[in-house]
Amino acid sequence: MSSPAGVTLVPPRLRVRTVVVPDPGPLVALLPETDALAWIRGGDGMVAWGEVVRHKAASPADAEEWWTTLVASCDEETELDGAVPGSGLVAFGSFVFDPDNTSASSGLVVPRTVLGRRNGRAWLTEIGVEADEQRPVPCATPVPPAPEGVRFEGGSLTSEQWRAAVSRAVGSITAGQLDKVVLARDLVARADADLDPRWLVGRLSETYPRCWTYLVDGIVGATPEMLVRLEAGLATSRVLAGTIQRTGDGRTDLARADALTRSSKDLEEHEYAVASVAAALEPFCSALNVPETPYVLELPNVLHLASDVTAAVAPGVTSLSLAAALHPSAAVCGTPTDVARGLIAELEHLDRARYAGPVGWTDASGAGEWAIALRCGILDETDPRTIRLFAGCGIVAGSDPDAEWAEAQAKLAPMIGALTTRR
Ligand SMILES: C=C(O[C@@H]1C=C(C(=O)O)C=C[C@H]1O)C(=O)O
Repeated sequence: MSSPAGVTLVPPRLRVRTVVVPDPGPLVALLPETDALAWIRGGDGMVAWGEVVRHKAASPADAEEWWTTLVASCDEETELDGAVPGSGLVAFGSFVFDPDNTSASSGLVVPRTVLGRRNGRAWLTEIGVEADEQRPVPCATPVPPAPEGVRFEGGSLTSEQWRAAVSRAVGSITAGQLDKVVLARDLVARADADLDPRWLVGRLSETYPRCWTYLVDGIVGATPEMLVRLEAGLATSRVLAGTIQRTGDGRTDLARADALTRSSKDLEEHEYAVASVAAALEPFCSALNVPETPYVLELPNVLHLASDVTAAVAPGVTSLSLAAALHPSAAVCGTPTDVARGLIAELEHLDRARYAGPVGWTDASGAGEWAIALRCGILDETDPRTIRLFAGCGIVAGSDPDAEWAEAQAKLAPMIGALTTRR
């Protein structure tokens, strides 16, 4: 992101035009080679490209301020009747996990062209258009090449070092310093030629249709965890914590799902995550619904304990302000937050950058979706043949280092699969 952190450039006055379009078919097929942005779930979502303006943000709260000013000076025309979240002026964004422990930066980008589809309605938004400008209608691009010769190199810590870090975290927990901490590890993948993120978006969105597949400024992944989605005054947060790997055998997986719902270690881990989300949402809402017991979310690689927390929020509250309040939840940081953040910085030996930070979009009304950037990789800006993958696990008193290593490996599977599948 190009301007210094926290610097608020005076936003330009933008003309925004939205038209209704026929069903565009698979959204991924429309992504161009450069400046592509994507947000896809179950085939619906948005693909976008070009760049009208961007803001390098110090935090989601700072991004919110800049966005509000931009929205206030924008001329919008739309053919859509009724509010369709994501149509019209939209910004995609991605934020670092911990601004105090990273060399990476956060920001919002406003694309030139957005193609969206939701519940059978498709639209095309053009941003920054002159009154009489006609842009070419987007059409399918050639299928991007599969990565060649991908090999995996070690991450920041060896497996022994990472397991030792987990043991130290368990020690701090049993010593009473904190209740839960999430420790992540990384894995570097290198291909023979530049990686095309469109290939990864295609594979991830096809294999993980229940997840949110995203591509924003070189971070690409398919996350199952929604930090906050805000639409028509209703906020929803999908909280995940407590995980078990799938085996591929239906009966065994059913037994594993059952065991997960009774595992006191996983239920405890889950409880911390739900409590942190409920506490962060509370000040913004008039009604809050926190499910008493989690359900099991089934993904192709893992089973998660999941809770969908919902809240009716006060008028004027935006998705970015909620994301600012919710991040970092105990699903990716720990409890208490500050102690966990400190322990992460001490034990991980890893720059998480935008992994585990909010990723998503906001529209001009403040509606939006901010997921947690999990099951992802960050393309190396200086060497596009290289991508760094990340995965982490919640550590509580009952955690076992070997089991946590295996769990993190299972969470790396979506990206490893996307990098190594030939079609
Ligand atoms: C930290 C990650 O996942 C988080 C940790 C989980 C757990 O420890 O059970 C489950 C889902 C996520 O909240 C990750 O995928 O990298």
